[in-house]
Amino acid sequence: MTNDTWATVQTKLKGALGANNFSSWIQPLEFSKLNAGVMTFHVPTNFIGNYVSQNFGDQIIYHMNQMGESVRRLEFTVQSQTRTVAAATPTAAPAPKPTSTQEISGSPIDSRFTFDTFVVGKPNELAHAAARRVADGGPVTFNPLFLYGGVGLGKTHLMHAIANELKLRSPELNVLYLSAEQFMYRFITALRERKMMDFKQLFRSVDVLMVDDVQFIGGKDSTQEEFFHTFNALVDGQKQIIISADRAPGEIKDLEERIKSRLQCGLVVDLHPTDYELRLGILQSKVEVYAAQYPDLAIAPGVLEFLAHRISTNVRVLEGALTRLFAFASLVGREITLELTQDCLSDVLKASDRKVTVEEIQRKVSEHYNIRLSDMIGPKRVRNYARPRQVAMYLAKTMTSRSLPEIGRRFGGRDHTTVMHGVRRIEELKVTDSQIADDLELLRRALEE
Ligand SMILES: Nc1ncnc2c1ncn2[C@@H]1O[C@H](COP(=O)(O)OP(=O)(O)OP(=O)(O)O)[C@@H](O)[C@H]1O
Repeated sequence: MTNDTWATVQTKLKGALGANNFSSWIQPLEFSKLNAGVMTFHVPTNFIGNYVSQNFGDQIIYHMNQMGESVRRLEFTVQSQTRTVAAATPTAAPAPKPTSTQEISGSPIDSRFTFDTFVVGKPNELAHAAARRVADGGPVTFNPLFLYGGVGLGKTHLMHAIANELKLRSPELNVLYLSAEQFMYRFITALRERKMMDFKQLFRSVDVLMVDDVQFIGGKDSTQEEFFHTFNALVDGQKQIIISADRAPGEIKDLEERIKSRLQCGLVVDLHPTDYELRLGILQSKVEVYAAQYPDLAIAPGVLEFLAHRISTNVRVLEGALTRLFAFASLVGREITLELTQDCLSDVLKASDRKVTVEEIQRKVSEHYNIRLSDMIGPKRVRNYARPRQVAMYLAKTMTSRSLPEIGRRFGGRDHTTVMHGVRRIEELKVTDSQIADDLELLRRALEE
């Protein structure tokens, strides 16, 4: 048979499988030979070979036989890296394989981000345990390790901690840490400077690859494609990959399905929002560091508890608050008291006040009075609905920054004077009706939680 036969079959497969599948899976196959019913291809990675065999094998055999060839079985052999790349860019010379961490430069690793300085609590214990396991080295058990969670919850800290630990235990390993954005820029630069071979070789020669904030490649098609191939090559080579993102793989916007499914293949763990105990633990550990820096400063009892209670957004904000507090207290030469804390951090404290929405208020109030949300918002004027409606309006006015007309709009398009009347009525009842006063107190607390 000739290469032309394979080319014709490729065209048929493109029509049958679609352009995306074709470019991801069929195009990378390099026909090698057909011998005694066995058709052999060179493939860039084992993964591609396995995938094609499982998903498209029958179709390839079918079309080949339609063309008059006799194919019983497919075989895939992984090309040596030099060959793969040389085939893609015939004029470029193979780049030497980097041999040490210094030669592969990613982003610098922060030596302060270690396991020792990472405070473990319920919300992050699983992520911490998984990171520790990877840092302990040994055979790759889950690949990739995918860490995700909200802003400032310690993903980058854990990745750096792994890198720091690996550097200590196995200095010979090539550990590459970079953000997904840097990955993209390197890829674009390599394309522009016609250095794709160097790029591929660099990324395929690492022992541990860490990519931070991978959600960034969502919607960037060529970068995703390259990331996918890098990923597969490393997994095939039993190299550890560690990925972080702000959300689970399945929820990353505009990320190709095949990448989502690859990212889910290993261990996916999330860092939950911090709880009070974890925040307090983090503050205590940071204070120890500051105590060495500012030996003359005292911190009054209750301050850390107050901060852990009031700043619940993320650890970065918590750290920033503490830094500011110590700097301020050392400038004025005073003990860090609750009063000084409130003065110094008034903006941070205000910003992290929990924002309650009118919708949340409506939901909580309707649950509390056991009525349907639609009845509370709707036009019915019977007292069973009207009183809870007024309570919700009152809470919306006092707990949110919405104006009366805005609140009216959220209550089925009512006029602002109706809202004003409702708010006034509850203000009066609060004083005369203890049941209403209790209801308000209960609801307010539930909404502030
Ligand atoms: N459990 C923890 N113990 C100690 N420090 C922590 C902990 N969690 C977070 N931090 C600190 O909080 C700061 C923010 O953490 P980090 O940069 O790792 O967050 P991230 O999850 O990567 O956030 P982003 O999504 O913004 O990249 C860092 O200074 C980090 O050291």
